[in-house]
Amino acid sequence: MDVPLTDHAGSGPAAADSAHHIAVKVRGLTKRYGAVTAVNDVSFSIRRGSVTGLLGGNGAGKTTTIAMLMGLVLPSGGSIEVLGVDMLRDRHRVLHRINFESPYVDMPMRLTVRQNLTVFARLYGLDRVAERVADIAGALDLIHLLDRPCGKLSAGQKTRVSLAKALINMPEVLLLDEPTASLDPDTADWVRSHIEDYRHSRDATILLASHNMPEVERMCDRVLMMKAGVIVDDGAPEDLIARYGRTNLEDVFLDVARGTGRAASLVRAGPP
Ligand SMILES: Nc1ncnc2c1ncn2[C@@H]1O[C@H](COP(=O)(O)OP(=O)(O)OP(=O)(O)O)[C@@H](O)[C@H]1O
Repeated sequence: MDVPLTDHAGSGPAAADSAHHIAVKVRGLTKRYGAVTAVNDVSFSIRRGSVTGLLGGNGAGKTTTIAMLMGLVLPSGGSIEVLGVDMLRDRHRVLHRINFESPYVDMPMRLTVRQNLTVFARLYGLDRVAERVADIAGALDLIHLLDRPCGKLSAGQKTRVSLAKALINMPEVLLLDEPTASLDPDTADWVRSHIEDYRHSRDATILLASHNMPEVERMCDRVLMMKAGVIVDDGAPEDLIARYGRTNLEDVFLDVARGTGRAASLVRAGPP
């Protein structure tokens, strides 16, 4: 390896930051499903107020990582701290400050958009629930859909409702799994702008899994590249592009996925 990897375990310059500046700290995170190791000894820290992209091919372990961060999947090993709280021991202390969006998690189909958002607002213990539901529906252009059952929405409309659910509690840490999947280019662009505005207005920390490379280049300060359950590279999009001698992140992604170009010498071969 001729260029050292950025330290995603946090023992480099990031470790000099006080814990206060770190929103998410993951150490040795592992998930095994029988013979399949979906996530293999992964360590990284995420700075408060940043947007971090989680990239990797199908089956790389992105969704499993996000599901473990949220407490939806129990790790086989390792530790997760979110906003300074041990998620495996005390997650009830911090869940109200986190939220997530995933196309893989459906909302109850028979409930209307309003009923779904109301249930989630109550689960988060929000005050003035009707007002909050109206606000978020207005912000995400859902007012005309409020009384429709979620099961009768188009894929793109469901994605916007999921995002409304993800923002209902104004989370400090937002985990997004392919937030613009199934959106038309115009709506996707609009949703990205909404997420960026939200990030800036609340100084929110965002972890974004995406297969859309222009989206990641536009939105992310930093990218973690996963392959076969391992983080194989880590850096700002422009630094990765320069390091791999490419002109865009899509070509970097292809090099990493195929082990071609500079990836042949730059990425870690896999777990030790
Ligand atoms: N519940 C499960 N039982 C068994 N294997 C699983 C389970 N969930 C995920 N896996 C396996 O773990 C690996 C990682 O899956 P994961 O969904 O995290 O990948 P991903 O990076 O999100 O992929 P994609 O881009 O396709 O969504 C895959 O090999 C997958 O088949």
